[in-house]
Amino acid sequence: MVLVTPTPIPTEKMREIELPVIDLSVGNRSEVSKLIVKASEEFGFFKVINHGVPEDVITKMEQESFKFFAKPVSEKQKVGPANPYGYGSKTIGLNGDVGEVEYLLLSTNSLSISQRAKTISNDPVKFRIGFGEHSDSQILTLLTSNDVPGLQISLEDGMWFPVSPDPTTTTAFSVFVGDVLQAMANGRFVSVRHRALANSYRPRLSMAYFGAPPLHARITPLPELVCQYRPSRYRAFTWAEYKKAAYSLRLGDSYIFSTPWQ
Ligand SMILES: O=C(O)CCC(=O)C(=O)O
Ligand SMILES: [Fe+2]
Repeated sequence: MVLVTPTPIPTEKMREIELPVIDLSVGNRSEVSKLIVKASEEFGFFKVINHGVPEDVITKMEQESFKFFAKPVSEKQKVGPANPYGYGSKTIGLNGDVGEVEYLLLSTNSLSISQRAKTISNDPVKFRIGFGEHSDSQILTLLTSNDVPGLQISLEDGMWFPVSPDPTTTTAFSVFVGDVLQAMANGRFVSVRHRALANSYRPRLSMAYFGAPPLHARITPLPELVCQYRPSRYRAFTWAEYKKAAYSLRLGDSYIFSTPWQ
């Protein structure tokens, strides 16, 4: 998962591309499902609009998050340490990973979306890695951010594609296929590698919900996606097993592609 970028950012290859935006309010369900499947196969990423979460709820969450992160550290620490839920701040510098985030982890229940908010420090350097290259380990991630650009996805080795905060879709949610969904889809969907760059002018704030399976559920490729011509590519595993492995190594390693899971 994520690593850091060994090469300085300005020399990296970057290309604009039109990424799928799926309107959840139009057409019938099966049309929408087809678009989701196509985007998950081609990109492991798409945005959704008209998703039913009211704009003022998103705006309010963003305002409250900014207020929280603007407080002195001693105040922020009053919510408790980030393990399992609370405030944390981290330089993701171990083992070559690069990144710097401040975050607030909140607990959730099955009816509400958990939030994870981060602000990035204002370092004098123009652009730097806020959250290094990685894939998300869970099933899928729903993410919304303020209007500060910086999110990028990698569809081919060494090539970064910016995910622009389109002014017409400010309340869009970005959806990322995660490692577990890639295994469940027997490799038909891809767990997309991504990162977030920060700049020193305006803080980037994002709020994410990570949808993960229950700790001890057995994860295997869905039988409908396994056949003689496309045999099972992944062995059965539990989220507890996968999570332990994924969090014990580098952010940038894509565990789902490594041999123990195949
Ligand atoms: O800050 C962002 O927009 C991306 C964060 C991210 O990729 C993550 O938390 O997994
Ligand atoms: Fe991520």
